[in-house]
Amino acid sequence: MLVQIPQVLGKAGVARCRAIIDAAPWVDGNATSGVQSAQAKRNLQLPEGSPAAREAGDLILDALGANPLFIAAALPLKVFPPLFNRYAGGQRFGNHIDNAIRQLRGTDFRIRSDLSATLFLTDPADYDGGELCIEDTYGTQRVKLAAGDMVLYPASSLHRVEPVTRGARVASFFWIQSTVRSDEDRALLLQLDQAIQSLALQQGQAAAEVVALTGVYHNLIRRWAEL
Ligand SMILES: O=C(O)CCC(=O)C(=O)O
Ligand SMILES: [Fe+2]
Repeated sequence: MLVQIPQVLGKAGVARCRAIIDAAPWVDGNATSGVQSAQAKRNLQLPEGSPAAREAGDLILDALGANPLFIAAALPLKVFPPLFNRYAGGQRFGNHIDNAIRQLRGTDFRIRSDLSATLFLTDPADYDGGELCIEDTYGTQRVKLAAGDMVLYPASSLHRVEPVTRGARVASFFWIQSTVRSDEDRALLLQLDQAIQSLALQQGQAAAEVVALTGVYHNLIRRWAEL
């Protein structure tokens, strides 16, 4: 399931994030790749754990913690500290699947990547190309979102970033370990959650059906959650 989360960062948040990262030193993106993806990857990244990546990453983590759609869609257990990339002058990242386990360099913080996320930090009018193309059961989804918007997709998906042929594409990317490992189960929970929200708007939070379905929602999580 692909989920678009609009305006994780507003205009001011995007501007702050960009001011922090644009002033920092960038390095060859292959510093963080596995052997297979290194062959396909041409971009720049902020070094993992660098002061700018941490400061801008914390801004994103705070915004995600207050975003109900992110929480309902990802059911996050652990979020990898956000990384940052920049593609320009024809740079791209060919087809690959992200590593299953990510460890934060120099620490024992580890996650299983259930979900991958890209938070766009450049206005789409400012660059050509750079679509994030994700293969899913319904075909290839080409994703290019407004600055501040984010896409969440199963980390098991084959995906690529198309060459950037004008301007520069700056984004944040990271992974989430979910309390609910299965993408299908998580998709059902999101559908149920959204149906309950709209029923609650019509009937009120205290309506018997809303209370009963909220119970079903939590009882399904109780069945499926791994902590
Ligand atoms: O920049 C993106 O949208 C995704 C980057 C990516 O696929 C990766 O770094 O593994
Ligand atoms: Fe990737």
